[in-house]
Amino acid sequence: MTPAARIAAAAELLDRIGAGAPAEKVLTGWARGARFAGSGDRAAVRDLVYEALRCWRSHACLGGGETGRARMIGALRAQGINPETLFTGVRHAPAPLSDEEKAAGARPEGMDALDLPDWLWPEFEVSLGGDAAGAAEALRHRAPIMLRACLRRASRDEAIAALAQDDIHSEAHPIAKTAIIVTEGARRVAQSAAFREGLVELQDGSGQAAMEGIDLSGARSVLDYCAGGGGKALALAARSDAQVFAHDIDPARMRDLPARAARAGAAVTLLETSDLRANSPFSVVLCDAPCSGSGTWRRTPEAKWTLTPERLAELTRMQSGILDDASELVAPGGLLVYATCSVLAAENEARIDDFLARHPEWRCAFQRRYPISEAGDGFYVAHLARSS
Ligand SMILES: C[S@@+](CC[C@H](N)C(=O)[O-])C[C@H]1O[C@@H](n2cnc3c(N)ncnc32)[C@H](O)[C@@H]1O
Repeated sequence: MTPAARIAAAAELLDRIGAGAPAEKVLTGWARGARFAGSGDRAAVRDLVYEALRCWRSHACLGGGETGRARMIGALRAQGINPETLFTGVRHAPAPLSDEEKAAGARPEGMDALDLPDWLWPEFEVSLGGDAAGAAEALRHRAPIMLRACLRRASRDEAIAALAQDDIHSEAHPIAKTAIIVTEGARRVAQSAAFREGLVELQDGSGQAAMEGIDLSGARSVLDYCAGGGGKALALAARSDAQVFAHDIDPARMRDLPARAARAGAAVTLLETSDLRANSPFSVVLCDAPCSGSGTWRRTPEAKWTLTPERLAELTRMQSGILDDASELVAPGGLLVYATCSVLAAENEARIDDFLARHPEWRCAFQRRYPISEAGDGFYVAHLARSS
């Protein structure tokens, strides 16, 4: 496909997404049907669609309309490219711009420029103060591809050398002792020998740093209470000889965890909800709670536009419930670690304040918010210590 044909395809897909179809479903359906599209074309169209989702308002403004076509015109203008050079109507290129389209389009301002829904700005300001605009701006750009070196398999330098064998360029990153940033060849990581042999796992830099910051010295048992795919449980198992358990209310989410643990040379025991009590108390319980994901919206930009105040309130209730339930599993003198990949105070500091107000035998020993950066997603972690 030519660059112009990719733009035409992306414009059509954006119309379907704009009408309410989930982006992943639209992209997968298109890729299945588009026999003429090679893997490079599919990746390029996906990139165009995701960029448009990250910059939904600003590109519509620049393009002078809410259609996929207008958004693609806006995307080109945002890069300083005259859309008329690609909208030629030749072969599979989009039709030439009409006079109205040439005249339409304005410089985005306010929330249009920040690419945030209006209702979220006060939440960003309350949560991030002077960093709010910077965070919104960061969410308009692509996320880095970060790997965690699995130190039970190889050192970070050995993992980097192994990636290079598959022509994947990467560098150590100071955000965590295990962090590797991929600078070229990111799409080849999942097929690389380094990945297959368990030398690296895909894991964001902030999450790695947050797991590295948990004091596991003297811990006999660690529970990842909201384990999902188990990335955090694996990071903890990599740096401790404590027995590591993983649990999720939806056990199907942990289905790949045994294979991932075997690949990384780590031992993780899965627990059903009904087995938690019998195996408690745990020295450390991690709650990587379900959240808005606002710190990761570079990767899942659709979520930025679909979150509602009602859903946010529902999430905060769920987070408080999880903290209450998980706290009962912590041994006296033990640690409850609460984490989210959100930058919103309602899901972070406010949840901790609410918990401490209701549980006087606990204190907050540490908390940190990781910014949306060139190495990591927005992330929050709090260490709650239970009195002995
Ligand atoms: C943010 S994800 C966890 C991501 C995971 N820690 C990782 O590193 O890949 C949150 C998880 O919490 C689970 N969850 C939701 N409600 C829960 C509850 N009440 N108890 C335990 N897990 C819950 C969800 O099924 C989801 O897998």
